[in-house]
Amino acid sequence: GSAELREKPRREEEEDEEAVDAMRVCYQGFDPAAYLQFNYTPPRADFQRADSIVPWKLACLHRAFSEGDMQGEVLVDVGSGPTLYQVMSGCEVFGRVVLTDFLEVNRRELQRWLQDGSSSLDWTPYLEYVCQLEGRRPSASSEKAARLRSVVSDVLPIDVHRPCPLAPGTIPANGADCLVSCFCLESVSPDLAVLTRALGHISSLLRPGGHLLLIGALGESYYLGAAGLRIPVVPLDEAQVCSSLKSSGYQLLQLSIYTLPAEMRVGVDDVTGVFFAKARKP
Ligand SMILES: C[S@@+](CC[C@H](N)C(=O)[O-])C[C@H]1O[C@@H](n2cnc3c(N)ncnc32)[C@H](O)[C@@H]1O
Ligand SMILES: O=S(=O)(c1ccc2c(c1)CN[C@@H](CF)C2)N1CCSCC1
Repeated sequence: GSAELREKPRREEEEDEEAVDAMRVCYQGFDPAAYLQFNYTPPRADFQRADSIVPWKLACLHRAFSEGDMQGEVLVDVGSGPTLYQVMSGCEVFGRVVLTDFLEVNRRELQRWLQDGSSSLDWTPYLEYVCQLEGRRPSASSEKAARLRSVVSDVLPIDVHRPCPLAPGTIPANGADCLVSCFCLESVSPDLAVLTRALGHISSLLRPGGHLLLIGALGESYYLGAAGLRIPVVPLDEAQVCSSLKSSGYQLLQLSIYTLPAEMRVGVDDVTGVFFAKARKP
């Protein structure tokens, strides 16, 4: 109704901007190596445990990219951080992958792996697991690494709080064919309203008919972005994820929820679950 359309009073907009600036300051202390250690090594990344979060998430991504409804050339990963698992399935489907992050320290970590394979974390177990999901021998992981290096065309700066999160001219004018974004929006927004606004901003990067794969934390209020650096997170529940996507104009195609077993609650955050959403921009 007209009430929603009325401009927010100056005060609220100013408050949003101050809170968004505070989040940007928070991220100046982010430590990629610590982040990878906290989240991407056992017990959270335990390929031997069937109920570990890794198999679940990689299987969600594999399935989403192999349902045959994804056409196109360009896949953009929003808020890549220092991680690559989120594009290990998509890189087989799209001819051009664009990685993005707000911090130069993360972009540098990705560029290091792309250039000479060195990284704070050995991604081989992830590459091998995704190869198995694709019915390939685990030793095809070096082929997959080569494929990934060949399709990643850029590692770009991004800010989801800007109406145009990427610099103009970096991706095709009518938008990417697919967006993937993992643990970004809820971890960089001061509240749900700003998160939903950011979701609208990244939607402008996606062509009509394109797909969004959104992965995120449920019930999380903070995480350690470095030793001793608590970064505030918007605690989400399933209903809020659905309403944020709906109010941003997406058609929700699929929503899967993973509840973290107690032993994976290791003190680096207070996350209770993870959601996987596949949505389409009409
Ligand atoms: C929790 S990490 C997620 C990293 C990775 N996608 C993953 O799945 O683990 C959040 C990422 O968002 C980035 N970030 C912080 N502020 C941002 C902003 N305003 N716009 C886009 N990304 C931002 C951080 O640098 C960080 O890499
Ligand atoms: O789902 S995870 O356990 C995971 C992975 C990343 C994060 C969290 C959880 C929760 N805190 C987030 C802060 F933004 C970051 N996971 C770690 C192993 S590989 C697949 C993803």
